Amino acid sequence: MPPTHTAQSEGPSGYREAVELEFAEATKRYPGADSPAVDGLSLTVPAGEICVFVGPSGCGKTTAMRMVNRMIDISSGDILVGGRSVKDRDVDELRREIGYVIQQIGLFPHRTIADNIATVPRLLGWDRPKINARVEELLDLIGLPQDMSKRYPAQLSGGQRQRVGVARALAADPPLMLMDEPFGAIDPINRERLQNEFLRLQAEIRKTIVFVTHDIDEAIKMGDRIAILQVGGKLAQYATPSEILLHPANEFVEDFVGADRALKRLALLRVSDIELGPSNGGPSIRDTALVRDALSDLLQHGALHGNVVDSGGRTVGGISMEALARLAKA
Ligand SMILES: Nc1ncnc2c1ncn2[C@@H]1O[C@H](COP(=O)(O)OP(=O)(O)OP(=O)(O)O)[C@@H](O)[C@H]1O
Repeated sequence: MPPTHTAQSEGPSGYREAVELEFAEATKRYPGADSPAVDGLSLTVPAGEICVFVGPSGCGKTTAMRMVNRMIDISSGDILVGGRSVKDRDVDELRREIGYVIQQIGLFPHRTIADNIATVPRLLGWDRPKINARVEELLDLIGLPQDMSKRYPAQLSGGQRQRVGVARALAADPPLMLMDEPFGAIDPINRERLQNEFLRLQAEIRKTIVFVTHDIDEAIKMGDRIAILQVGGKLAQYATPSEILLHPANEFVEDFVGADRALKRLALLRVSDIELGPSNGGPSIRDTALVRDALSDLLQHGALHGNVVDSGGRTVGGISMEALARLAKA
């Protein structure tokens, strides 16, 4: 359901158009440090895409991200949001246009969920009815029941609080979002659920997003593109997940991605994406399943073949262990 709150500058779908984000030789030297924390970072995130910054601890992910909304000053080089240097912008105005989600959420404990979500719209001077309508709409969007709006953060689970953090960042419909390990503090099962929900949400809202994580699996899942940083804030590779898995730029990336990159690649493909052979029977596998899940189904059944079916249960072809092994090696 498209939202109805924005008066101007909305995109055709009812959401504000996302913007392109460009790092142009962006560098950060902290006072007294021997080497830069971020060193000549240059990359462009196309409008509406998720770019994940990933790399070992201390490689400069958070520093790079926080230079975008000027929580950290750029030492040299530049960052352009929608073609405009962040250095030329009024800081408060810039930050209101950039949604920000962090691991520890930072919800105000003595404010209700509704008031927390309404933080930026209130700063922007929206009137009450417009704010209330937006809060209602965002609760729907993030899948929380309306009656939660009157609760306080302590009365929600960690995963629910994280959803509220996302809703708050989206409240004023920012064209750009920064997300710093947003699901880092959540247990693995809820984390996977939040990741899936967020990807569904993003398919609808199409924001430009910078997403920081130290977890390569999360990066592969969430990123349209991944920027792998090396300690010293140097960009080791900037590419799509499958390019990184297929052609790691150097040994550092290869090590960071892990020895199981062939398996990881299977997690990027759906059964319908691959060439199917004739069916030789075996367990039924939906054509929409991830190839990795199809493989684990075959392993579980001790089967060498699987029968691929569509939504109506009709056989559309077959897959074999042999074909999957070939695919992993490709
Ligand atoms: N305020 C600061 N003053 C001085 N040095 C800093 C400051 N903040 C970060 N650093 C240093 O800059 C480098 C990059 O830090 P940053 O927090 O950006 O890394 P990160 O990749 O986000 O790390 P992590 O995954 O551990 O959060 C580190 O060496 C860190 O010690």
